[in-house]
Amino acid sequence: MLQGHVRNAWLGLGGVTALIVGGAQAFAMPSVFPTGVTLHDPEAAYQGYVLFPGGDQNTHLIDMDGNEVHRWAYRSFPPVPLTPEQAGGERGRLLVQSGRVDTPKGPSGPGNGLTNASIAEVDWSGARHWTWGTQNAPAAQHHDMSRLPNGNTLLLSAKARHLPGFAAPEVVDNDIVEVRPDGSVAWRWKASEHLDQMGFSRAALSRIKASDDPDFLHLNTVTPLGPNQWFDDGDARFAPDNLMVNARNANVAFIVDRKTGDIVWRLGPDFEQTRASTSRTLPRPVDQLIGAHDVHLIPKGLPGAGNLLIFDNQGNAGFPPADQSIFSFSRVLEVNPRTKEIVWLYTADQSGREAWSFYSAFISSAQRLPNGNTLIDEGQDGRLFQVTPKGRIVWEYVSPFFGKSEPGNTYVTNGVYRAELLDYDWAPKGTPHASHAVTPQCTPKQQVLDCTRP
Ligand SMILES: O=[N+]([O-])c1ccc(OS(=O)(=O)O)cc1
Repeated sequence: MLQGHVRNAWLGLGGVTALIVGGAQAFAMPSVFPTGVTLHDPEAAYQGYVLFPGGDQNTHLIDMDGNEVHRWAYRSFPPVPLTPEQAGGERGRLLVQSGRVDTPKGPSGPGNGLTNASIAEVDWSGARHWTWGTQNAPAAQHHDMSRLPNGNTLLLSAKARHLPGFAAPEVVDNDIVEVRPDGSVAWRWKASEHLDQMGFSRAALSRIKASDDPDFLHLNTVTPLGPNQWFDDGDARFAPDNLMVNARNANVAFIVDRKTGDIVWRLGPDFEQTRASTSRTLPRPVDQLIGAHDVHLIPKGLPGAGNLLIFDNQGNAGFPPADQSIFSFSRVLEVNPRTKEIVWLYTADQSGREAWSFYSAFISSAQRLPNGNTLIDEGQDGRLFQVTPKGRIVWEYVSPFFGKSEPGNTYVTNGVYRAELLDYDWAPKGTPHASHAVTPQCTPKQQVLDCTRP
């Protein structure tokens, strides 16, 4: 019997497709599992569209029912939605990637940027209004970019370089580049020139230089801090145009001062408390981050404004690799950047599940929403979900968009690099949106969260 309350949820993999019978919860990776919306409490979930890059190399906009309301035939890493103010009054414009390098040079690898030729600003129809980067002078954009208040574009750009003292003949350096609308470079910051400010011990620096991983830092976040109370209270390190940067492979996040280029604040690479814990005793000092993503200050006006939101993957990273417990679990942490204490966290434990049931070793993101909920992208399995401050899951969706993340791959993935909730008025007028409750059934065959909660 088909259950009408499950909307746009399909079982599918490898060509097998069937409508879900009842609700089901996707935690791990069975060979057949539900996609689409599996759970939705419209009263408790913050409502809007969700924008994300699919495993199929398209960029998707879905509504709360999981309907795809729009698609751009571009990769994005990540998609950057522009406001009408940033886009000449138009709704629905994005920054995306717009071309691959035909024959990438240097130590290119998954996600390190050397395969990206160009980025573009595209409108709702997909027409390009601005591009930067060519086959001969690739943008090599990866992991992050943004449109700045002055109209310039900020991006992370990979550069294959020989660095003195490094064992590998060529490594992937990470440049932060600010590009003017005319394509000229207004500002450039080279990560390799600031290694001595990243807090590495002498032993760690030796390991970094001896590493055979050319992508030794793997920067994956660069974002302006934006207006915040720390700067308003007189702390110049938090100047709104300073940049929050995260080095995934080195377990350190830091602030770059835009005037001097110096690193003026950092979290990691060494932590007062080692080994990540799920403890809900708060506040407490930040314990070991491993391979984190999407490190950013919660914008003014949102609950927790000024605190850092961090998707702490607990992947595999560090020099030497950071210690993990017997199993890995991811966490989303809210951290006061002045005290470096955890003030809120989410692990699966908060949803009444084993901590390891929420895990993504790489990619992934978190976004604080206006009602205090947090949208989480458990990236490697393409699972997007909203949690309340207490950890109740009030919306959950598994991406049905499978594809090869690299042309040569023999396998497909529905992984989602980053997800962002957008208010309905971001899209052009008349764009539809639907929102219905999805209540998983409590049957012996379908063990879902609320059936097992006390
Ligand atoms: O395989 N990828 O597509 C891939 C790998 C690593 C990666 O970097 S990370 O910092 O986002 O984990 C991004 C994409």
